Amino acid sequence: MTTSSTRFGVIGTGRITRRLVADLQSTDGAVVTAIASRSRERARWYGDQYGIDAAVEGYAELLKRDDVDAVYISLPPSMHAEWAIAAANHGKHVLCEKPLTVSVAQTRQVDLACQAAGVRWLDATGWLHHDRTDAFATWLGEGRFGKIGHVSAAVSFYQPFQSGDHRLDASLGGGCILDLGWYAGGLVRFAMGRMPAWVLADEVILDGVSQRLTAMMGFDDGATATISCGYDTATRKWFEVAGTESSLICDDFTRPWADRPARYWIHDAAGTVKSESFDGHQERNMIKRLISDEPLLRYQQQAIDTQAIVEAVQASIKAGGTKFVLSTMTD
Ligand SMILES: NC(=O)C1=CN([C@@H]2O[C@H](COP(=O)(O)OP(=O)(O)OC[C@H]3O[C@@H](n4cnc5c(N)ncnc54)[C@H](OP(=O)(O)O)[C@@H]3O)[C@@H](O)[C@H]2O)C=CC1
Ligand SMILES: O=C1CO[C@H](CO)[C@@H](O)[C@@H]1O
Repeated sequence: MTTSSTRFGVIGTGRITRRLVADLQSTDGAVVTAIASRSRERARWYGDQYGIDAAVEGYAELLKRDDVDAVYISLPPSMHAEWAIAAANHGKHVLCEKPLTVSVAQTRQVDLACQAAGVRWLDATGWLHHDRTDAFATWLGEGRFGKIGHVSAAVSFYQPFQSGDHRLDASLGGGCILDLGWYAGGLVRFAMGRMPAWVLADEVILDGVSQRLTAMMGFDDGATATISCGYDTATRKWFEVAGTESSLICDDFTRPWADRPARYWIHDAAGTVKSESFDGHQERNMIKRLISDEPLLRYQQQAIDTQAIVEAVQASIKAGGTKFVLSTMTD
């Protein structure tokens, strides 16, 4: 991308912003030069807290700045596409929080806008960038599991939300399907290396948004997958890959538990259990990747496909919990 430090402008001052600003500031080759909020006071407060020089009122103002090469967007999901596209149109590289957008059509528009502007983009799905995930990808590539027959993933946490949380507002892209289904559906796509042929899903709605999601998926070769997500059970972030030769279990794939190294357990057909653990910092890896010259296509395709899986889940639910065949998807 550049030989000197990449200067990030941050759009939004929410909960996740705190962590990502610290990650940006502690990544070699990245600096944070500006932060924008709807409110000048909040931007100023935030800038003072985190040592960011420019505090800007209004997201559009930040995009006009010459001291910003790339943006980190941490807004509610329904606003991601608008600001990612605007950033691209101003020639800024884009790191956008997950879910990338709220539809496949919007995601394609983001991708096209970035391509047209010649800027790089990634969604901020940190687990994809952990050293552990690189090892998992190698094992998948080597066929270490034999033929994969089933993948399952579960991501949940127990509310309460703070009042006004975007997760409880459908118009802001709230609900657990986009929020947590993004992780579980993305994991299935990553482990299988291809898209499911069909998806069958159901949800529990409370306060106007999905509180719980259960979905089954099928692949052309007969393999299956299940995902379970929700705001009504305590924290889960596990997945299992079951193959003819071995299975792999990971109990913290979205983010390693705070006090433990990232790990996996592999069980082979003879009943041997092997555990492996990994160092590394997924967000710093992600940021380094964005500001490098490394091709990003496989991460971008993963995001586009994840968005399509989430949309297929929504389509199945809309059709009364019947099988949605992905080849009928129009976008
Ligand atoms: N990668 C990860 O591990 C995580 C990712 N996320 C993702 O990050 C994004 C933001 O989540 P989170 O930080 O929890 O969100 P918050 O609700 O805490 O913050 C969102 C920010 O967006 C701005 N905003 C603009 N318009 C609105 C609006 N109408 N309602 C609410 N906020 C608005 C606000 O900043 P201001 O008023 O200053 O303009 C607000 O602080 C989501 O897409 C979420 O899925 C969240 C947590 C973890
Ligand atoms: O991405 C995220 C990380 O996980 C949280 C749950 O623990 C989500 O709500 C959040 O949006």
